[in-house]
Amino acid sequence: MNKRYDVIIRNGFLVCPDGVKKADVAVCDEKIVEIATEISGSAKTIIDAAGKHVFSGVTDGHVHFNDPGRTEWETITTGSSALAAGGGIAYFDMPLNCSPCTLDAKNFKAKLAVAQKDSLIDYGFWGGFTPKNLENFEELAECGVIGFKAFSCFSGIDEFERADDYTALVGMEKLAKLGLPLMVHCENAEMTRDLTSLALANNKTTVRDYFAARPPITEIENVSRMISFAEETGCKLIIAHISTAKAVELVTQARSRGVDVCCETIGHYLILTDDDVERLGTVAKCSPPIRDTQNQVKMWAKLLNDEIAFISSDHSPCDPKLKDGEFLKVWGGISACQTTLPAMLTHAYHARKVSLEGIARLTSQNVNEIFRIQGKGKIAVGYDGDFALVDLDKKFTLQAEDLFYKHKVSPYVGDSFCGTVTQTILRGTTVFKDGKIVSKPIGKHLRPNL
Ligand SMILES: NC(=O)N[C@H]1NC(=O)NC1=O
Ligand SMILES: [Zn+2]
Ligand SMILES: [Zn+2]
Repeated sequence: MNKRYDVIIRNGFLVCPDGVKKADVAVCDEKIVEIATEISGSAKTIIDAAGKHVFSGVTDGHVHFNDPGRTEWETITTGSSALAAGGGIAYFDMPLNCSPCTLDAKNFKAKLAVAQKDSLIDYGFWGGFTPKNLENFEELAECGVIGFKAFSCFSGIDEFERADDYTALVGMEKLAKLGLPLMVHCENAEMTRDLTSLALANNKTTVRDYFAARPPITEIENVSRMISFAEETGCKLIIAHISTAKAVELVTQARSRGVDVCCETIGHYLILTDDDVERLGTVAKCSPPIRDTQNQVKMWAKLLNDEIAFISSDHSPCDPKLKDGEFLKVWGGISACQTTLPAMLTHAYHARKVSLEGIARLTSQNVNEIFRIQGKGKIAVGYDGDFALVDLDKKFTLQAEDLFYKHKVSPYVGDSFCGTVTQTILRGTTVFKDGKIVSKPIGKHLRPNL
């Protein structure tokens, strides 16, 4: 019997959960149906992946695509295209900086309508967790949010209020019942607010003044506070973009006594240092700020020791005009969703010998498992036919014009990478190939399987 498939990818090195295998993989009706050393039979599409490594594609758990409402910063079209160009097959969009923020079912549906029309790749949505919408958590859960997002400090967006301790506690009790996780941007509100006001009052607005206004203790204190609330309520807690090794240690200690907490970090905390930010300027401003080399060395050790659950981009772009000014005053947020996988191949695989399956776990498998997205996140029979084809040894220097972002800015422009994404395939359909977006928007909404 000559079997007929939709797609066969031949001769690639498949990055599977249990290691790298030279094998063929076949897709029918959007799902992986066979993995074998040599698949006989024919297919509508045959892809020769000789010399390439085949990943399950990036699921970016943390992006701000700003659509609808702040489309002059980024859009679902440009953001999802950029992700696809970096090997992305799915993302979870934050409840801010779109406008209106995703604080109720009505606004969720408005964003869903844009994504259904425009998203090149699959998507899930975070619901907002603020003092103003505690009553809406149930309706957001029914809409299918993958989790909720709170800020302990000022979020940068007036209409997305920070969660005070009362809100954090009561909201976590609700989420524990709903069975959905809370991700918190952990920086102590009073410390960051008062240190920032004092700096401004004294006209101290340089990059170093900014670092001094958000020292490591602001994160460490708030991580410890949020862990106490999670321990008390039983709410599943995810620390957003953790930046200090000491805070990671707190998460690890809490996990070892049974608290359901884990942490995400972002490429820039592993790749850039405070000195780089000083050199690069406001393009590399984010909060929490990028820390010193000593901390970064410890962060890598934590990563290698499996103490960090996943790596996202926290892609948080803005109109470039908002980056023009004194460091302390300009928008905090870095554009990075296109480069996560090449950056990890360069800095984790080539430079530090992190295994390829380890990189696949950090950028795909763990994210889908934590958020209970069924059928995504690994190359295995029954899973979606999602793939990123990568030439591991192909170097490139990032040029602004390579970026698919609305605004062609990134702290990594001019940097060299080793590891090039040559093709991205979503449920059997090629969406990106050789530098170009080649499909219409075909993204589907992902809901958690509760
Ligand atoms: N509102 C928003 O996107 N904030 C993000 N930017 C940043 O640098 N850190 C964040 O949490
Ligand atoms: Zn944040
Ligand atoms: Zn963010």
